[in-house]
Amino acid sequence: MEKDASFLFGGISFNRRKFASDFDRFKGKNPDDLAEKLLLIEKEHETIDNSLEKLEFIENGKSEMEYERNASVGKKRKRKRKEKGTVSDSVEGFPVFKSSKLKKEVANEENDQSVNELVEGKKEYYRQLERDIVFRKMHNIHVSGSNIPSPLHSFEELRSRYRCRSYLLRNLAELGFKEPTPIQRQAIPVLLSGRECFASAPTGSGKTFAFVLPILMKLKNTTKDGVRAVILSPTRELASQTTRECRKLAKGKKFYIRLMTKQLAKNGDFSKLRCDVLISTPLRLKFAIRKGKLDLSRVEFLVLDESDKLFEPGMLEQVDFVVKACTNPSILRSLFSATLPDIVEDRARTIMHDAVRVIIGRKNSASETIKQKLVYVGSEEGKLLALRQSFAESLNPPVLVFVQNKERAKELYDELKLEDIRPDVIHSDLSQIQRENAVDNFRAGKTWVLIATDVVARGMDFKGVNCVINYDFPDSAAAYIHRIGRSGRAGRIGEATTFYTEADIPFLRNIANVITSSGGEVPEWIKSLTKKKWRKHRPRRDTISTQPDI
Ligand SMILES: Nc1ncnc2c1ncn2[C@@H]1O[C@H](COP(=O)(O)OP(=O)(O)OP(=O)(O)O)[C@@H](O)[C@H]1O
Repeated sequence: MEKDASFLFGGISFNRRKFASDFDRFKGKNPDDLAEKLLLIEKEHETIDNSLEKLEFIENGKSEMEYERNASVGKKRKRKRKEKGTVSDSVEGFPVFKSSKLKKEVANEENDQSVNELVEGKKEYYRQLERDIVFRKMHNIHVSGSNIPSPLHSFEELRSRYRCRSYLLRNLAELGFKEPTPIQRQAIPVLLSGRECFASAPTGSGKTFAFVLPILMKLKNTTKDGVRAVILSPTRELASQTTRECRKLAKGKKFYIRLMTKQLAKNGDFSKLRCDVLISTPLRLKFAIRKGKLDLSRVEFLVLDESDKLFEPGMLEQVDFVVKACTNPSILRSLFSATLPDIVEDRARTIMHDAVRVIIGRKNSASETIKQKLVYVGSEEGKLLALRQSFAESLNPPVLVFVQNKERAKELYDELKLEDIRPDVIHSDLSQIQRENAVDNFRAGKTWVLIATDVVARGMDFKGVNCVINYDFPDSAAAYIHRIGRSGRAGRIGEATTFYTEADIPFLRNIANVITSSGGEVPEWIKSLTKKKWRKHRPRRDTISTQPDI
């Protein structure tokens, strides 16, 4: 059969990029066999691509019919362009099929076995892609980017696929982790494959180990090379918690994992101090870099945890300073948060290379294990009554009560300190040691009700918080998601009650959207409120006090 190989490909869009790596191997094969086989694979591939496209379409809230319409318009357009000659020949630029000289060479060299291997390899590749799609769908994992590594089916797979050391698997087992959470299933292979990553997954879904585990795996052993991994957290409490988690996972292995304390930032000489992983708030890190005793030029991993918070105006400048100080050209950067606004993604894209985007569930939504409730309290006075009544009816500690600022935290604490509810308070006016004590006592169950500002709204993992009360309405939908996310963690059930007054009504709709998108119910009248463009909602509120004004 003497056919021109390029004729065989007429009308078929051959995806050169996908086959680029194998191109050299095609030389010297029987062109007819090769062409037919590739044609088959390409068709299979097209089917997979179409299914993927359809899936994405439907996930974006569009109907199947809309997809079909869109696809047929696309095809018509393509046909027209082809008739006009504006569509390139399907194999244009493939000299192996175009040049008769090369064709001769191809025809001369026969190696059917390797052609078959190649074909089988490609088929298996697409079968794997299909399996990955199904598996991701099962775990609500959405990805975008090129060549995304397969998700993890188990922690054990880390050993076979990435030669994970036994101590890490042992530590995971000791922590009681039976299988990876969805974010861990996808973000860990992405980072281990040397890809940058921005990831969003609900509160309490195991994001911390999704970046700590690959860091420890990649660092392998401690060295005297200086800091090799930096994790930035927006608050000291979270930095301290992440340090502890990191040490737990590294147990049994000699790594130098350090928390940047005030003392260390002031007096630490990192040229003499061993440090593999450094965890810090941006401000302290910037201060230490400025002192000239901390060199970040060998940092291989930079994690921006709670990245949307780190990108807010107050911190952005310090984060930028740290990012610039990490000058290693092969650095891997990753961003994690439960809320990832588009603007943060856009900004992240400008600094990241070929990053993979991993979203678990719906972006910017609350954990579905939290039962959410909105309670109208009329006025500021009504709040205190409602809170006392709620405690009287059923106090199910530990309970976290969020207020708008430190002044109000102090006021509410003064009101409640003598009551039989073991209250405590945490805000930024307390000393470091007082803040640590407040967190530790709440964790240990010594205090039952912790009155807090947003300093503990993000990332803090107080196991078993049964209820979060938003005494003051949160200042943004993101703040709401993070605050209530202190309960209902790691698959547990939690409760969240949000008080609202007349002043908060214009902002109710935004919270209602979060509630409905995580499966909760809100009254119709709230849903019909007009959506408000929400900056920061921090109204001036009356003092919290039951003492009569003198
Ligand atoms: N694979 C796992 N199996 C069971 N529990 C896990 C697993 N991974 C992490 N956890 C536990 O889940 C809890 C929440 O994890 P983590 O604090 O990392 O959540 P997060 O997603 O970072 O939340 P946030 O958005 O609030 O910061 C922790 O107590 C952690 O120990």
